[in-house]
Amino acid sequence: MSKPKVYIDGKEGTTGLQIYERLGGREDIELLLIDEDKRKDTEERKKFLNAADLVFLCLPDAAAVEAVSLIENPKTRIIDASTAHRTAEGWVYGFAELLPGQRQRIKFSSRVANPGCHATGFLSTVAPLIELGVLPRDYPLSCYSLTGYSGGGKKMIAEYEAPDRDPLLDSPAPYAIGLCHKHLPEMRQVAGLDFPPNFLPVLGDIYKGMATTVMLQNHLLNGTPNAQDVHDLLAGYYQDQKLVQVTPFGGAGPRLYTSQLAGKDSLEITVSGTQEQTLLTAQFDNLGKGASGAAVQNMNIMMGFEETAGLSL
Ligand SMILES: NC(=O)C1=CN([C@@H]2O[C@H](COP(=O)(O)OP(=O)(O)OC[C@H]3O[C@@H](n4cnc5c(N)ncnc54)[C@H](OP(=O)(O)O)[C@@H]3O)[C@@H](O)[C@H]2O)C=CC1
Ligand SMILES: CC(=O)N[C@@H](CCC(=O)OP(=O)(O)O)C(=O)O
Repeated sequence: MSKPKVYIDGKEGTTGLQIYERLGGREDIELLLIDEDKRKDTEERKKFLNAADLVFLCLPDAAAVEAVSLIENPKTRIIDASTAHRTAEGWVYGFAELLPGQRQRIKFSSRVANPGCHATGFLSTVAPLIELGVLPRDYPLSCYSLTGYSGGGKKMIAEYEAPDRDPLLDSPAPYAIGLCHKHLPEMRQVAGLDFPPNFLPVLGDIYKGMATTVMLQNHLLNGTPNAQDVHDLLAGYYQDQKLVQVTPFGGAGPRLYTSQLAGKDSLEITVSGTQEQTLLTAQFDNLGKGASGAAVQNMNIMMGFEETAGLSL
């Protein structure tokens, strides 16, 4: 039997390279490789996009939309890493562990939108609590999310790694301070919230890693659970998942390091707090469960491979 053909459009970018690294040693797929000098040639890309059984789009939004329009082969399945299709009709949100039936929807879809990195952290704690009926849909949520600079792609990496860089880059920097970050639509839609959260991303002087935190007032939750109750609910929700884990109540140590899960494709949730208040933090790698690791996980599900093949737990 012939192996499924896979093409990475945008393979020379941050996300594309990381997918390539995860697929490089695989013998169960055939990777289609475009000539370096033709990687932005529309006609040549069109040939590859239509020759593949599955394509990863690791491109800026506009180029991802264009790539989809170039695909005429009805058998070509797509995993889009960009923001372009995450709330679009006809696309399945590529976060298998998040909601009942999501893994099956991904398995049978030909159009999968890979989640945004901050949205991954936010949704991993908020969506299950809404699904379980504990968090009201109209809860006034706030979230802050610490991220490594590779989340900004090649341009931001170059800025942070320039020998003569601005000394201000040494210090953590909140951004998207207009409160209109591009992940808000998927955060709201996928969680099923009535209102978008207040969301503040914070850029740090580390290459990769994320820690996304939501804080809850327990008296506003249905059934007024305490922090330990919220922990137990989330631990039960994710108990059979290999790539999403909930640590023992209160976490493994006194600090939550942004780069704790850097280099891994899994995500870890820590729940702590008191009778009155709950702290929820998701730690993961923006290039792992926040992008390329999640994309490869989705490919594995879509093609019927072992879900964690090629991934680092
Ligand atoms: N970095 C991250 O942590 C995450 C990124 N994403 C998303 O993934 C996508 C890619 O991001 P990222 O890898 O960071 O970005 P990069 O800028 O690192 O890479 C984008 C790549 O796309 C190439 N490219 C641009 N336009 C075209 C085109 N028309 N045809 C073919 N190739 C093109 C670029 O070429 P060149 O090398 O010449 O610039 C570059 O290699 C984006 O939509 C981003 O939002 C999603 C989750 C996390
Ligand atoms: C540090 C940084 O700039 N991060 C990016 C998000 C990276 C990501 O999740 O990718 P998408 O662009 O596909 O949503 C940002 O906040 O815009």
